Amino acid sequence: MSTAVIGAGISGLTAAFELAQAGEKVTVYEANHRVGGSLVGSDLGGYAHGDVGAEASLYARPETRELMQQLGLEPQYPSTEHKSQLLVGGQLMKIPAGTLMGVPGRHTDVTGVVSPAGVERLQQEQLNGSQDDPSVGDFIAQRLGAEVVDTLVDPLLAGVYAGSAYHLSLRSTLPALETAARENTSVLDAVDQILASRKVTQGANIPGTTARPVFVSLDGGMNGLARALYERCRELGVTFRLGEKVSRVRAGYSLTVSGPQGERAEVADRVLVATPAPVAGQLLGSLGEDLGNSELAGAGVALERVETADSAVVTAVLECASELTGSGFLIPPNEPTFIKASTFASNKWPWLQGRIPDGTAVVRMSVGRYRSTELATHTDEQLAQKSVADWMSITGRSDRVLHTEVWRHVGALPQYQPGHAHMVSGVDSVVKRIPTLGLVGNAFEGVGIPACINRARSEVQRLITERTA
Ligand SMILES: CC1=C(CCC(=O)O)c2cc3nc(cc4[nH]c(cc5[nH]c(cc1n2)c(C)c5CCC(=O)O)c(CCC(=O)O)c4C)C(CCC(=O)O)=C3C
Repeated sequence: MSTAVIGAGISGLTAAFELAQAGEKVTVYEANHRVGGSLVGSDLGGYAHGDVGAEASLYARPETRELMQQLGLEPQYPSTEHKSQLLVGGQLMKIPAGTLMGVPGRHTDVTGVVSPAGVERLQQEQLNGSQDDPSVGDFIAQRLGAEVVDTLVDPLLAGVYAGSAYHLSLRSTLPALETAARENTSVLDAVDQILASRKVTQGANIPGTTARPVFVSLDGGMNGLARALYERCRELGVTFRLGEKVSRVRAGYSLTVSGPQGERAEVADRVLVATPAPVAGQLLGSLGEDLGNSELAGAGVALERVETADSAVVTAVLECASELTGSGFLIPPNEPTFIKASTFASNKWPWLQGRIPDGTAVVRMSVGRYRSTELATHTDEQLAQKSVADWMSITGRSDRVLHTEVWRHVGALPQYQPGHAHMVSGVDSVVKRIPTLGLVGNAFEGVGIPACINRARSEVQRLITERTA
């Protein structure tokens, strides 16, 4: 039985790997001329091979670690010496420890970051009736005041979704607080309990240390995970068609593929869609129409409506006049800066520090979030130049720039808006009734790498089980 996988990001690569391991015949179509999607490597001007795309995966979830182990890749952990910061009123400060995605459990944990008036407001939590899937921003602002949202919750959420708290669903992005919304109970109490229970349940430690890492990566960067998957897939006989875009899927299945030689039709027994949600929506929509399956056509329309955020990462190699401290910073939307976040990659990752010359540093700066216009109005050169100037002014430094490069992540992060979970369960109930159609990616069960791996594995499992059933 042959499977066409459409899209070669982490989701499509994982799915192809799982299918090939089960002995299935697989062809992967990828519109770009490279595999990896958001996982992008670069030689950083010859200084070191590293990431210009996603640069870490969560450690707490097992999927990324398991896949690394399966592929024989050795995990790398962040430095425990450097901490993340937050820009408040033009000043960099430590991110308060006792919060859940910026939502505090106790007012004393955010004093100094939130103004005295803001602290007073959050002590007077206002219960506001039962709510069904509000936005995080609306819900927390009503309960604890808008300042907590603007200063803490919004930048931390943006550090995951490149989105705005006022457009992201509480159910999908902060499910631990959903009960407090539905049952109209205290958020402060809920956060306090969650954080207290976390302190007791200690997870696995980095070998030889007592700290539990937040992130995991690879020597050479997270892009190495995509490269290793690609190589293993090829060894297992998977065919890759790079630079070939699937524009339509018809019953049968017949795929309309456009590549350098023009348009042609290809056939497959199964189709697994692994593209960003809006593209998946077009493909499922056209298939639904062809099959006369109006529910599938409707699922396609729903997926086409998923909004995504564009952002760019500017990566710079600097010659440091003095020591750089910290692992990076996040910036609330109301701060008048050009960049929205920065990661001090060589401080965060000992493997990278060990590969660049003494006295240099690798720094990443993010530009653009949901609904922002900087990417459309600036060339790469302008993005790099303005970002570096802004970074120097925020940090008060004047390091010499040895190299910069810009990677644009167009439509990379889907926005889990209010109603998202409901939409996904509707789409899934339609797709999962078709035993030869799979749907994977970052729009369904989480945006991170572990969630993408998990979704890809479970969809492949369903397809294989349904064949033998
Ligand atoms: C797009 C994007 C930006 C740019 C943002 C923009 O400019 O808009 C960014 C920046 C940053 N993100 C940062 C910190 C964190 N990011 C996290 C988690 C995640 N980020 C993601 C993406 C992004 N990250 C994703 C897809 C996840 C979820 C992983 C999963 O769910 O599988 C978590 C774990 C949260 C948890 O505990 O769940 C932390 C602590 C810091 C601080 C400094 C540092 O330490 O580098 C910075 C500059």
